[in-house]
Amino acid sequence: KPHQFWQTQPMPNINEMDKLKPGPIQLGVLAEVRKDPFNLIEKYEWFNVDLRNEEQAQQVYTLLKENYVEDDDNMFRFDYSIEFLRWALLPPGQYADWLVGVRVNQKLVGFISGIPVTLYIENQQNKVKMTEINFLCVHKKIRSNRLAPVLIKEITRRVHIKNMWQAVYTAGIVVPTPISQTRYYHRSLNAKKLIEVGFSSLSARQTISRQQKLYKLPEEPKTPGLRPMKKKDVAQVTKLLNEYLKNFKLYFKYTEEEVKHWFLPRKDVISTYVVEKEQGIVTDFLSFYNLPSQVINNPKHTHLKAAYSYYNVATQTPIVQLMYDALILAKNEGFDVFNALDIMDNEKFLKELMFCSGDGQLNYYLYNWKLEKDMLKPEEIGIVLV
Ligand SMILES: COc1cccc(CC(=N)NC(=O)c2cccnc2OC2CCNCC2)c1
Repeated sequence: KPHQFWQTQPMPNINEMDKLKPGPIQLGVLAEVRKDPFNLIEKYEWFNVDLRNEEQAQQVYTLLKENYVEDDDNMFRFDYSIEFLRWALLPPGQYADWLVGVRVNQKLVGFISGIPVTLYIENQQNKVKMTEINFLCVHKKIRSNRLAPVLIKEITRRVHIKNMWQAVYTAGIVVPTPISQTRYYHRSLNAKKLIEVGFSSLSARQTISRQQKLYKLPEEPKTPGLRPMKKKDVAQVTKLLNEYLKNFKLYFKYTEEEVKHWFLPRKDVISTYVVEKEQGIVTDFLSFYNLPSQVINNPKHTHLKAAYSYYNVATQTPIVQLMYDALILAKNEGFDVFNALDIMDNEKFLKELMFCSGDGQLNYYLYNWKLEKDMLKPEEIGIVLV
Protein backbone atom coordinates (compact mmCIF):
# COMPACT_ATOMS: atom_id res chain seq x y z
CA LYS A 1 0.00 0.00 0.00
CA PRO A 2 3.01 2.31 0.19
CA HIS A 3 2.56 3.42 -3.39
CA GLN A 4 -1.04 4.50 -2.71
CA PHE A 5 0.22 6.95 -0.04
CA TRP A 6 3.31 8.01 -1.94
CA GLN A 7 1.33 8.84 -5.10
CA THR A 8 -0.32 11.58 -3.03
CA GLN A 9 3.06 13.13 -2.16
CA PRO A 10 5.14 15.64 -4.19
CA MET A 11 7.59 13.02 -5.41
CA PRO A 12 8.15 12.81 -9.16
CA ASN A 13 6.54 9.64 -10.45
CA ILE A 14 7.95 7.88 -13.45
CA ASN A 15 5.86 9.33 -16.25
CA GLU A 16 6.04 12.99 -15.21
CA MET A 17 9.81 12.91 -14.71
CA ASP A 18 10.63 14.53 -18.02
CA LYS A 19 8.31 17.57 -17.94
CA LEU A 20 9.15 18.84 -14.40
CA LYS A 21 11.92 21.43 -14.28
CA PRO A 22 14.67 21.09 -11.63
CA GLY A 23 13.80 22.50 -8.20
CA PRO A 24 10.77 22.39 -5.88
CA ILE A 25 7.88 20.34 -7.23
CA GLN A 26 5.22 22.14 -5.17
CA LEU A 27 5.68 25.68 -3.85
CA GLY A 28 4.64 25.78 -0.19
CA VAL A 29 2.21 28.42 1.09
CA LEU A 30 2.81 29.08 4.78
CA ALA A 31 -0.67 30.53 5.35
CA GLU A 32 -2.24 27.28 4.12
CA VAL A 33 -0.38 25.00 6.57
CA ARG A 34 -2.69 23.29 9.04
CA LYS A 35 -2.14 24.79 12.50
CA ASP A 36 -3.42 21.76 14.43
CA PRO A 37 -1.99 18.22 14.49
CA PHE A 38 -3.46 15.48 12.31
CA ASN A 39 -6.15 13.37 13.89
CA LEU A 40 -5.14 10.14 15.57
CA ILE A 41 -7.32 7.10 16.19
CA GLU A 42 -9.05 6.72 19.55
CA LYS A 43 -6.71 6.56 22.63
CA TYR A 44 -3.62 7.50 20.56
CA GLU A 45 -2.01 10.85 21.35
CA TRP A 46 0.85 12.98 20.02
CA PHE A 47 3.87 13.38 22.29
CA ASN A 48 7.01 15.51 21.81
CA VAL A 49 9.91 13.39 23.02
CA ASP A 50 12.48 15.16 25.22
CA LEU A 51 15.59 13.01 24.71
CA ARG A 52 17.34 14.84 27.55
CA ASN A 53 14.78 13.31 29.91
CA GLU A 54 16.13 9.88 30.92
CA GLU A 55 12.75 8.18 31.11
CA GLN A 56 11.57 9.47 27.72
CA ALA A 57 14.94 8.60 26.16
CA GLN A 58 14.56 5.08 27.56
CA GLN A 59 11.11 4.82 25.91
CA VAL A 60 12.51 5.75 22.48
CA TYR A 61 15.48 3.45 23.00
CA THR A 62 13.22 0.48 23.84
CA LEU A 63 10.76 1.15 21.00
CA LEU A 64 13.62 1.17 18.47
CA LYS A 65 15.50 -1.72 20.04
CA GLU A 66 12.43 -3.94 19.75
CA ASN A 67 10.74 -2.61 16.59
CA TYR A 68 13.18 -0.78 14.28
CA VAL A 69 14.97 -1.91 11.10
CA GLU A 70 16.05 -5.52 10.66
CA ASP A 71 18.21 -7.03 7.92
CA ASP A 72 16.48 -8.84 5.05
CA ASP A 73 16.76 -12.21 6.81
CA ASN A 74 15.46 -10.87 10.15
CA MET A 75 18.59 -12.08 11.92
CA PHE A 76 19.75 -8.64 13.17
CA ARG A 77 18.02 -5.49 14.40
CA PHE A 78 19.66 -2.07 14.90
CA ASP A 79 20.22 -1.29 18.56
CA TYR A 80 20.92 2.46 18.75
CA SER A 81 22.09 3.51 22.21
CA ILE A 82 20.58 6.46 24.13
CA GLU A 83 23.83 8.40 23.86
CA PHE A 84 23.83 7.75 20.10
CA LEU A 85 20.22 9.00 19.78
CA ARG A 86 21.13 12.18 21.69
CA TRP A 87 24.05 12.73 19.26
CA ALA A 88 21.91 12.03 16.19
CA LEU A 89 18.79 13.98 17.25
CA LEU A 90 19.99 16.92 19.37
CA PRO A 91 22.22 18.80 16.92
CA PRO A 92 22.60 22.62 16.97
CA GLY A 93 19.32 24.31 16.00
CA GLN A 94 17.10 21.31 16.76
CA TYR A 95 13.32 21.93 17.22
CA ALA A 96 11.55 20.38 20.23
CA ASP A 97 8.48 19.41 18.19
CA TRP A 98 10.50 17.56 15.53
CA LEU A 99 10.97 14.50 17.77
CA VAL A 100 7.45 13.18 17.25
CA GLY A 101 6.07 10.37 19.39
CA VAL A 102 2.69 8.64 19.52
CA ARG A 103 1.58 7.17 22.86
CA VAL A 104 -1.20 4.89 24.01
CA ASN A 105 -1.77 4.87 27.81
CA GLN A 106 1.61 6.58 28.35
CA LYS A 107 3.40 3.88 26.27
CA LEU A 108 5.36 5.00 23.20
CA VAL A 109 4.14 3.06 20.14
CA GLY A 110 5.32 5.23 17.28
CA PHE A 111 8.13 7.67 16.50
CA ILE A 112 9.61 9.77 13.70
CA SER A 113 12.38 12.40 13.84
CA GLY A 114 13.52 15.44 11.89
CA ILE A 115 16.64 17.56 12.25
CA PRO A 116 17.30 20.89 10.48
CA VAL A 117 19.91 20.76 7.73
CA THR A 118 21.06 23.02 4.88
CA LEU A 119 21.49 20.84 1.81
CA TYR A 120 23.37 21.86 -1.33
CA ILE A 121 21.70 20.19 -4.32
CA GLU A 122 23.66 19.82 -7.57
CA ASN A 123 25.32 23.24 -7.32
CA GLN A 124 26.11 26.15 -5.03
CA GLN A 125 22.94 28.06 -6.04
CA ASN A 126 20.56 25.42 -4.68
CA LYS A 127 21.26 25.86 -0.96
CA VAL A 128 18.04 24.59 0.65
CA LYS A 129 17.10 24.70 4.35
CA MET A 130 15.19 21.48 4.96
CA THR A 131 14.75 18.58 7.32
CA GLU A 132 16.57 15.23 7.50
CA ILE A 133 14.01 12.58 8.45
CA ASN A 134 14.98 9.42 10.28
CA PHE A 135 13.87 6.76 12.80
CA LEU A 136 10.35 6.18 11.47
CA CYS A 137 9.18 3.33 13.69
CA VAL A 138 5.80 1.79 14.55
CA HIS A 139 5.49 -0.92 17.22
CA LYS A 140 5.27 -4.39 15.66
CA LYS A 141 1.98 -5.07 17.45
CA ILE A 142 0.15 -2.16 15.76
CA ARG A 143 1.49 -2.30 12.21
CA SER A 144 -1.06 -1.76 9.36
CA ASN A 145 -3.08 0.64 11.48
CA ARG A 146 -1.88 3.17 8.90
CA LEU A 147 0.03 4.98 11.67
CA ALA A 148 3.21 5.41 9.56
CA PRO A 149 1.54 7.67 6.95
CA VAL A 150 0.08 9.81 9.75
CA LEU A 151 3.52 10.14 11.39
CA ILE A 152 4.94 11.22 8.03
CA LYS A 153 2.14 13.74 7.41
CA GLU A 154 2.41 15.16 10.93
CA ILE A 155 6.15 15.75 10.82
CA THR A 156 5.72 17.20 7.31
CA ARG A 157 3.19 19.65 8.77
CA ARG A 158 5.60 20.60 11.57
CA VAL A 159 8.38 21.19 9.02
CA HIS A 160 6.05 23.25 6.77
CA ILE A 161 5.12 25.43 9.76
CA LYS A 162 8.82 26.38 9.93
CA ASN A 163 8.54 27.42 6.28
CA MET A 164 10.64 24.51 5.07
CA TRP A 165 9.38 22.48 2.10
CA GLN A 166 11.95 19.77 1.38
CA ALA A 167 13.24 16.67 3.18
CA VAL A 168 16.07 14.16 2.76
CA TYR A 169 15.90 10.58 4.03
CA THR A 170 17.06 7.04 3.28
CA ALA A 171 15.30 3.68 3.30
CA GLY A 172 16.08 0.08 2.47
CA ILE A 173 12.77 -0.22 0.61
CA VAL A 174 12.01 1.33 -2.78
CA VAL A 175 9.04 3.72 -2.82
CA PRO A 176 8.58 6.60 -5.35
CA THR A 177 11.23 7.80 -6.20
CA PRO A 178 14.84 7.26 -5.10
CA ILE A 179 17.37 9.87 -6.16
CA SER A 180 20.13 7.32 -5.71
CA GLN A 181 20.38 3.60 -5.02
CA THR A 182 23.55 2.91 -3.07
CA ARG A 183 24.95 -0.45 -2.06
CA TYR A 184 26.46 -1.37 1.25
CA TYR A 185 29.72 -3.20 1.89
CA HIS A 186 31.22 -4.73 4.97
CA ARG A 187 34.80 -5.56 5.97
CA SER A 188 35.35 -8.36 8.44
CA LEU A 189 37.34 -7.43 11.58
CA ASN A 190 36.42 -10.43 13.72
CA ALA A 191 35.90 -13.28 11.26
CA LYS A 192 35.14 -15.90 13.91
CA LYS A 193 32.32 -13.88 15.50
CA LEU A 194 30.79 -12.96 12.12
CA ILE A 195 30.53 -16.65 11.31
CA GLU A 196 29.17 -17.54 14.77
CA VAL A 197 26.38 -14.95 14.50
CA GLY A 198 25.58 -15.91 10.91
CA PHE A 199 26.58 -12.57 9.40
CA SER A 200 29.20 -14.34 7.26
CA SER A 201 29.20 -17.93 6.08
CA LEU A 202 31.98 -20.31 5.10
CA SER A 203 32.06 -21.88 1.63
CA ALA A 204 33.24 -25.49 1.30
CA ARG A 205 36.90 -24.60 0.87
CA GLN A 206 37.02 -21.97 3.64
CA THR A 207 37.83 -22.51 7.32
CA ILE A 208 37.52 -20.11 10.26
CA SER A 209 41.29 -19.94 10.73
CA ARG A 210 41.81 -19.27 7.00
CA GLN A 211 39.31 -16.43 7.26
CA GLN A 212 41.00 -15.01 10.35
CA LYS A 213 44.36 -15.03 8.56
CA LEU A 214 42.86 -13.47 5.44
CA TYR A 215 41.37 -10.52 7.36
CA LYS A 216 44.18 -10.14 9.89
CA LEU A 217 45.23 -6.52 10.56
CA PRO A 218 48.38 -4.97 12.07
CA GLU A 219 48.23 -4.01 15.73
CA GLU A 220 48.78 -0.30 15.12
CA PRO A 221 47.85 2.21 12.36
CA LYS A 222 50.47 3.10 9.79
CA THR A 223 50.02 6.83 9.20
CA PRO A 224 52.39 8.98 11.27
CA GLY A 225 50.59 11.71 13.25
CA LEU A 226 47.25 9.86 13.36
CA ARG A 227 45.45 10.65 16.65
CA PRO A 228 41.97 11.17 18.08
CA MET A 229 40.42 14.52 17.09
CA LYS A 230 40.44 17.23 19.78
CA LYS A 231 38.62 20.56 20.20
CA LYS A 232 41.67 22.44 18.90
CA ASP A 233 41.25 20.66 15.52
CA VAL A 234 37.71 21.96 14.88
CA ALA A 235 38.67 24.88 12.65
CA GLN A 236 40.96 22.82 10.40
CA VAL A 237 38.55 19.87 10.21
CA THR A 238 35.71 22.26 9.25
CA LYS A 239 37.80 23.69 6.38
CA LEU A 240 38.93 20.26 5.17
CA LEU A 241 35.38 18.85 5.28
CA ASN A 242 33.60 21.78 3.57
CA GLU A 243 36.25 21.89 0.84
CA TYR A 244 36.05 18.15 0.21
CA LEU A 245 32.22 17.99 0.11
CA LYS A 246 32.07 20.48 -2.77
CA ASN A 247 33.10 17.54 -5.01
CA PHE A 248 29.62 16.04 -4.70
CA LYS A 249 26.12 16.85 -5.98
CA LEU A 250 24.43 16.46 -2.57
CA TYR A 251 26.17 17.72 0.55
CA PHE A 252 25.84 19.73 3.78
CA LYS A 253 27.95 22.75 4.62
CA TYR A 254 29.14 22.59 8.25
CA THR A 255 29.69 25.45 10.72
CA GLU A 256 32.39 24.96 13.36
CA GLU A 257 29.57 24.52 15.86
CA GLU A 258 28.19 21.65 13.76
CA VAL A 259 31.64 20.07 13.34
CA LYS A 260 32.04 20.14 17.13
CA HIS A 261 28.71 18.33 17.48
CA TRP A 262 29.10 15.77 14.70
CA PHE A 263 32.83 14.97 14.90
CA LEU A 264 34.29 15.47 18.40
CA PRO A 265 34.75 11.93 19.73
CA ARG A 266 31.97 10.55 21.95
CA LYS A 267 32.63 7.20 23.65
CA ASP A 268 30.62 4.38 22.01
CA VAL A 269 29.05 6.82 19.55
CA ILE A 270 31.44 8.58 17.17
CA SER A 271 35.20 8.15 16.63
CA THR A 272 37.17 10.74 14.67
CA TYR A 273 40.94 10.64 14.08
CA VAL A 274 43.02 13.37 12.45
CA VAL A 275 46.44 13.20 10.76
CA GLU A 276 48.57 15.98 12.24
CA LYS A 277 51.76 16.92 10.38
CA GLU A 278 54.55 19.26 11.61
CA GLN A 279 53.46 22.70 12.93
CA GLY A 280 50.09 21.20 13.90
CA ILE A 281 48.77 21.13 10.33
CA VAL A 282 45.90 18.67 9.95
CA THR A 283 45.90 17.17 6.44
CA ASP A 284 43.38 14.31 6.68
CA PHE A 285 40.77 12.83 8.98
CA LEU A 286 38.67 9.67 9.25
CA SER A 287 35.49 9.00 11.21
CA PHE A 288 33.13 6.12 11.94
CA TYR A 289 30.04 5.74 14.12
CA ASN A 290 29.05 2.93 16.47
CA LEU A 291 25.76 1.19 15.60
CA PRO A 292 25.48 -2.25 17.20
CA SER A 293 22.86 -4.73 16.08
CA GLN A 294 21.03 -7.12 18.32
CA VAL A 295 21.50 -10.70 17.12
CA ILE A 296 17.88 -11.81 17.23
CA ASN A 297 18.30 -15.34 18.48
CA ASN A 298 21.77 -16.74 18.87
CA PRO A 299 22.94 -18.99 21.69
CA LYS A 300 26.36 -17.39 21.95
CA HIS A 301 26.11 -13.67 21.11
CA THR A 302 23.55 -10.98 21.86
CA HIS A 303 25.13 -8.24 19.72
CA LEU A 304 27.13 -7.57 16.59
CA LYS A 305 29.48 -4.62 17.09
CA ALA A 306 29.46 -2.65 13.84
CA ALA A 307 31.39 0.48 12.89
CA TYR A 308 29.92 2.55 10.06
CA SER A 309 32.08 4.73 7.85
CA TYR A 310 31.08 8.38 8.37
CA TYR A 311 33.13 11.14 6.62
CA ASN A 312 36.75 10.62 5.55
CA VAL A 313 38.89 13.33 3.95
CA ALA A 314 42.29 12.39 2.55
CA THR A 315 44.23 15.32 1.09
CA GLN A 316 47.79 14.09 1.74
CA THR A 317 47.46 10.48 2.91
CA PRO A 318 46.37 7.99 0.20
CA ILE A 319 42.67 7.17 0.84
CA VAL A 320 43.42 3.42 0.85
CA GLN A 321 46.05 3.87 3.57
CA LEU A 322 43.80 6.18 5.60
CA MET A 323 40.93 3.67 5.47
CA TYR A 324 43.27 0.76 6.23
CA ASP A 325 44.13 2.67 9.41
CA ALA A 326 40.38 3.16 10.04
CA LEU A 327 39.96 -0.64 9.96
CA ILE A 328 42.85 -1.08 12.43
CA LEU A 329 41.46 1.59 14.77
CA ALA A 330 37.96 0.10 14.60
CA LYS A 331 39.33 -3.38 15.31
CA ASN A 332 41.25 -1.99 18.31
CA GLU A 333 38.04 -0.30 19.54
CA GLY A 334 36.42 -3.76 19.64
CA PHE A 335 34.29 -3.75 16.47
CA ASP A 336 33.47 -6.99 14.68
CA VAL A 337 32.74 -5.46 11.26
CA PHE A 338 33.25 -2.16 9.41
CA ASN A 339 30.41 -1.06 7.10
CA ALA A 340 30.44 1.44 4.24
CA LEU A 341 28.23 2.55 1.35
CA ASP A 342 29.53 2.96 -2.21
CA ILE A 343 29.01 6.75 -1.94
CA MET A 344 31.62 9.58 -2.14
CA ASP A 345 35.07 8.14 -2.91
CA ASN A 346 34.44 4.87 -1.10
CA GLU A 347 34.73 2.85 -4.31
CA LYS A 348 38.44 3.72 -4.23
CA PHE A 349 39.10 1.56 -1.19
CA LEU A 350 36.27 -1.01 -0.96
CA LYS A 351 37.84 -3.68 -3.16
CA GLU A 352 41.46 -3.17 -2.20
CA LEU A 353 40.65 -3.38 1.53
CA MET A 354 38.65 -6.59 1.02
CA PHE A 355 35.11 -5.26 1.70
CA CYS A 356 32.40 -7.71 0.65
CA SER A 357 29.20 -6.40 -0.89
CA GLY A 358 26.08 -6.72 1.28
CA ASP A 359 22.85 -8.25 0.03
CA GLY A 360 20.82 -5.05 0.12
CA GLN A 361 20.79 -1.45 -0.95
CA LEU A 362 20.18 1.86 0.74
CA ASN A 363 18.04 4.31 -1.25
CA TYR A 364 18.36 8.09 -0.87
CA TYR A 365 15.23 10.25 -1.21
CA LEU A 366 14.60 13.95 -1.67
CA TYR A 367 11.03 15.06 -0.87
CA ASN A 368 9.54 17.81 -3.09
CA TRP A 369 12.58 18.41 -5.30
CA LYS A 370 13.13 17.53 -8.95
CA LEU A 371 16.77 16.94 -9.85
CA GLU A 372 18.27 17.93 -13.21
CA LYS A 373 18.52 14.27 -14.16
CA ASP A 374 16.36 11.60 -12.53
CA MET A 375 19.05 9.91 -10.48
CA LEU A 376 22.44 10.63 -8.96
CA LYS A 377 25.22 8.06 -9.06
CA PRO A 378 26.27 6.83 -5.60
CA GLU A 379 29.66 8.54 -6.00
CA GLU A 380 27.81 11.87 -6.40
CA ILE A 381 26.23 11.52 -2.92
CA GLY A 382 28.14 13.47 -0.26
CA ILE A 383 25.87 12.91 2.76
CA VAL A 384 25.90 10.10 5.30
CA LEU A 385 22.76 9.49 7.38
CA VAL A 386 22.99 7.52 10.65
C1 LIG B 1 23.81 -6.04 10.55
O1 LIG B 1 22.63 -5.64 11.18
C2 LIG B 1 21.69 -5.03 10.42
C3 LIG B 1 20.56 -4.57 11.10
C4 LIG B 1 19.54 -3.96 10.38
C5 LIG B 1 19.64 -3.76 8.99
C6 LIG B 1 20.79 -4.20 8.34
C7 LIG B 1 20.93 -4.03 6.85
C8 LIG B 1 20.84 -2.56 6.50
N1 LIG B 1 19.72 -2.03 6.22
N2 LIG B 1 22.02 -1.82 6.54
C9 LIG B 1 22.03 -0.48 6.22
O2 LIG B 1 21.03 0.17 6.01
C10 LIG B 1 23.39 0.17 6.14
C11 LIG B 1 24.45 -0.51 5.58
C12 LIG B 1 25.69 0.16 5.47
C13 LIG B 1 25.80 1.49 5.91
N3 LIG B 1 24.74 2.13 6.46
C14 LIG B 1 23.56 1.49 6.59
O3 LIG B 1 22.48 2.14 7.15
C15 LIG B 1 22.80 3.24 8.01
C16 LIG B 1 22.33 4.51 7.31
C17 LIG B 1 20.82 4.55 7.23
N4 LIG B 1 20.20 4.37 8.55
C18 LIG B 1 20.59 3.09 9.17
C19 LIG B 1 22.09 3.00 9.34
C20 LIG B 1 21.82 -4.83 9.04
